Amino acid sequence: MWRSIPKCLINNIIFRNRVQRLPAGQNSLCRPKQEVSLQIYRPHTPTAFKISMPISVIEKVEAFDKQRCITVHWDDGNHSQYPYVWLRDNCQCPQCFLSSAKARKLPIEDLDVNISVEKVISTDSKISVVWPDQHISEFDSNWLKTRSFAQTTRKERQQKLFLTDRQNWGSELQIPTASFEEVLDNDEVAYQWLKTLRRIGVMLLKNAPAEKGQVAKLGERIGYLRLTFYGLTWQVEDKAGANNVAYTSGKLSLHTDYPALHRPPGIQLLHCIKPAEIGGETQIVDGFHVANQLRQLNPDAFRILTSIFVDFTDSGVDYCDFSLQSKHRIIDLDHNGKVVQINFNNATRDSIFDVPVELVHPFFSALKDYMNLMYKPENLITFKMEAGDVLTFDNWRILHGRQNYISTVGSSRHLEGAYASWDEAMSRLRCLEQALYGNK
Ligand SMILES: C[N+](C)(C)CCCC(=O)O
Ligand SMILES: O=C(O)CCC(=O)C(=O)O
Ligand SMILES: [Fe+2]
Ligand SMILES: [Zn+2]
Repeated sequence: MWRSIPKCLINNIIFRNRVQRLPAGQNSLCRPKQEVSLQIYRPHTPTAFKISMPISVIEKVEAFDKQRCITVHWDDGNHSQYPYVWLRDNCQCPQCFLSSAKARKLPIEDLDVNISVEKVISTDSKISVVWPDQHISEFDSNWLKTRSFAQTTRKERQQKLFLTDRQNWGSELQIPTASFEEVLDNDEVAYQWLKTLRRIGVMLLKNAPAEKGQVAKLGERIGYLRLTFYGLTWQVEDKAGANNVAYTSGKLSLHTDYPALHRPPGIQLLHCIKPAEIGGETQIVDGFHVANQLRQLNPDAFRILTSIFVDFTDSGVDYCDFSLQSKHRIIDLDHNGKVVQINFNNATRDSIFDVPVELVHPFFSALKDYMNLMYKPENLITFKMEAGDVLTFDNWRILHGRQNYISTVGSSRHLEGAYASWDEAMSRLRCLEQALYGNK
């Protein structure tokens, strides 16, 4: 949609660092030719902002050639800086931006990183930037405010985008539950499911039909499942000639699934179709919480587990034949030193260990300290899944295990499992939030 700027809205004109406040009634734009033909594209404004963003009112704008920045002064007394190059890069006009795809058309080759500004015109709800080649970019005030480069805004925005705030827990946790049916049928419940999965790391879905095909439905709810060499869904049973220790009746010590992949699955879904009569209890622990305990109690062990790369291996035949090799630090940190991923399955840790020999013993000692902390009663939850339970959890954070069970001919324990990815789950979460609440 094209429209010209209503004159009554033009309250400021800026010429190269000079702000000119126009007296009421005066509507002289400094380039008269431009004035008549000043057709400005109204940038695509996501519905989200239309619905619930408070209106950000612009008081005035200033352009600083030296810093190559435009400063927007808001009516609440705050101000925000926007670099020229960023503004040019994010021009929302149809030449520069494909609004149907919400994607940039402007190639980086065409971006002049040293671009200057000829003038800036502001109304209370938008700014228009005229570039030296007479190209005009218009930016909505709410759009600009959301994209503020201020540190606090950036932090809040990243937290909202990626839901990085986690809630630590120990054995006191009442595992959050929801109805399996409702997750499938009710958007609000589905939204709560994914939010809980992110914040707490685990949710138990109750009363699913005790037959195969249920984890596939959860996959559809998200979008799609993650295919691995064990198949799109897989059957956890006591199998003859098992190609994985999970497919026996033995105890599984606390582990994350599939560190043999360099990108282990973010989310695991485990549906109990038939519990064992005796044994087979599930154990779960908050791996982030325990890693942070280790950081405090045993900084040396923490340093070893966050720095040494451990080899993992997995080979065999299932979906097709496979021969995986990977390397992981047991505890992954982000650039701020925050724990963001645990990678550990003792079953698939390779006997090949690519470290200097003097690091071998310290590594095992550190690993043992971490595991001992996990098994402490205040950290570990043990419970038995019932038929129809679907345990869903963050496989980058939660370590899980099971007690051994007695395998009985004909009526044996049976779980069906599947993996999903965090990108897709977060995408579903954002879409649900948008549909339900218009993205506050
Ligand atoms: C359950 N299963 C066989 C699909 C994967 C087990 C996890 C692993 O080997 O790391
Ligand atoms: O059998 C269980 O309870 C858990 C199995 C497991 O850890 C897995 O399949 O990855
Ligand atoms: Fe597992
Ligand atoms: Zn443009």
